[in-house]
Amino acid sequence: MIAHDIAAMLDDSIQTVAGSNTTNILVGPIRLPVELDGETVLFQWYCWLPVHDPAAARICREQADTEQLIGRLSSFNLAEKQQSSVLVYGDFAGAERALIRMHSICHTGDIFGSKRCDCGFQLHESMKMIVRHGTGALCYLANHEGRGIGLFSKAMAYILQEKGLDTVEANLELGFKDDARNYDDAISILRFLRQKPVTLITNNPKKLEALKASGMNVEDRIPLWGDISPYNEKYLQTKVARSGHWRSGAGCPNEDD
Ligand SMILES: Nc1nc2c(ncn2[C@@H]2O[C@H](COP(=O)(O)OP(=O)(O)OP(=O)(O)O)[C@@H](O)[C@H]2O)c(=O)[nH]1
Repeated sequence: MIAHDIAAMLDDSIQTVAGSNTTNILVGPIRLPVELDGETVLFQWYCWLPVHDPAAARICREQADTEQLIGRLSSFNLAEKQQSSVLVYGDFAGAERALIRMHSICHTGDIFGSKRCDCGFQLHESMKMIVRHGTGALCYLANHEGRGIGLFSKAMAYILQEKGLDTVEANLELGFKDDARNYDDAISILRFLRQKPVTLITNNPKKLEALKASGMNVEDRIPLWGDISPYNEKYLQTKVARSGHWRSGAGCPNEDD
């Protein structure tokens, strides 16, 4: 258990958000000053914890007592599990127009700046787009590594790609789906934070379909291509030729190259 006065400090910042199949415990907003293009930009940051077990989810919903919830968390070794989060900019609940990005984690591209993909570029560019627009949210989806196959499997997929397989073939030959990502929890959080329409930053039709299928009010889509180099050319061409990513927008790769 934790002390009553400590729980009281967190009480206003913790809530439960019902999802389609889970309950999510949401913490935030937390002020997050971020270095972006030589300036410090203030985002509001939230993190969520999905509770998949139906009985535990019901307890969270029905007895959403902060003291009890937090008191149990230290026994769960949460560092061993991935938790996703969302960076919010501006008046996300109230503004008429807002941009959103569902960004799938890429340890190599986002953290190390690997040029084998365009993930690091897309992460930073979409944050800048949201700030330039004035309002928006970027979900950083931590259970999406390697399009949902995990980091270790992505490492094996990279080895197969060096032997000539493309991104899709490598995932399939390792016994995975080409794309195993699920957006449900992130959509629940976004819908909790904003009911008004959103514009999605993506080249991926499956992301748009997932949002629309959930009933989310998506009014538009903005493409985001760029940072093409000899290191990621084949990866980007494969996205268009095999994964069905839209071939439109500035910087889009030519699949015939
Ligand atoms: N399996 C696999 N995953 C990769 C590879 N390179 C990057 N990724 C992962 O791919 C995910 C990003 O997916 P992409 O298909 O590049 O782009 P997207 O998110 O579907 O579409 P956009 O919204 O347009 O960015 C991240 O989770 C990366 O970790 C790779 O070579 N193999």
